[in-house]
Amino acid sequence: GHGNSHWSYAGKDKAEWASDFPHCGGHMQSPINIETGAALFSPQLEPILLPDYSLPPREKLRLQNNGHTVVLDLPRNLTLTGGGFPQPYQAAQLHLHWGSALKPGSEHTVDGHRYAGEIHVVYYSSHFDTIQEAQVEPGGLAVLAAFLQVGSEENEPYQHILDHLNDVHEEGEETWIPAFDVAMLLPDDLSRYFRYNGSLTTPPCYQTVNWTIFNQTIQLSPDQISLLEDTLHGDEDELIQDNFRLPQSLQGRSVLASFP
Ligand SMILES: NS(=O)(=O)c1c(F)c(F)c(SCCc2ccc(C(=O)O)cc2)c(F)c1NC1CCCCCCC1
Ligand SMILES: [Zn+2]
Repeated sequence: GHGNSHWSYAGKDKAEWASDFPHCGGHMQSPINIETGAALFSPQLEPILLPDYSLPPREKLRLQNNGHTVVLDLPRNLTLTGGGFPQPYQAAQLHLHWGSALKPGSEHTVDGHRYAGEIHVVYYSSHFDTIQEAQVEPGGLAVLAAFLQVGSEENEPYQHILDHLNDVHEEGEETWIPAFDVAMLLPDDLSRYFRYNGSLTTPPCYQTVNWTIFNQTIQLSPDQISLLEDTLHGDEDELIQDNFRLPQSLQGRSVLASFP
């Protein structure tokens, strides 16, 4: 786990976390509410490039329940470029945030709207050898985020993960799943996104994350969303639900948009 004191989403207001993890009380925290009308159009924000994400299916990827979310470890040779980044980033892991039957659970909101869920693909700057070194340096981390919405169609790429949730329903459990093209978990349109500087949305809340939030959303079927909400257990065998942090104030930061 992280740090010696245990945190939970129950104490999700800043005061709780900040007492044990000082960065959580900082001025560049995530998530935020994105006010689309206030976003600044920045033409230098080129499309995100995810070259060669297809992996041989004989390769296995580790899926784990860390008590707060489900995490898929990614090969570090998957690279993130374009996007106006000063240097390439290497993949580390992806994980999800979700709500519960009655409530949506995205971390970021758009004009006050909370979506059913949110995927985060976490990368670290190629200037560093490990994510541990990168995560404490400004710009050391980049997270690609996309909103999950309830739609009518089943989302096949997401089944690669959802098919294995039962194997990791207890905290600490892990399983190995056949590798697949994880770029399929992100929207088709990687040219339209919001960009701002923020933090990890979990303790230790390091303020080292370059956030990219795609404008195009991802549709999952109601059954797929329900499976995510009703399968994973964390502390004291409680269901992991509503694993999102409340929006943090911008404190003078600007949100940029790659589109007008
Ligand atoms: N939205 S986010 O990216 O801030 C994020 C969350 F909101 C998260 F909630 C999480 S999971 C909670 C943090 C955690 C707990 C246990 C372990 C472990 O036992 O290995 C690892 C991590 C989580 F893992 C992440 N992402 C991680 C943050 C941990 C440190 C940086 C490494 C990868 C990104
Ligand atoms: Zn996250």
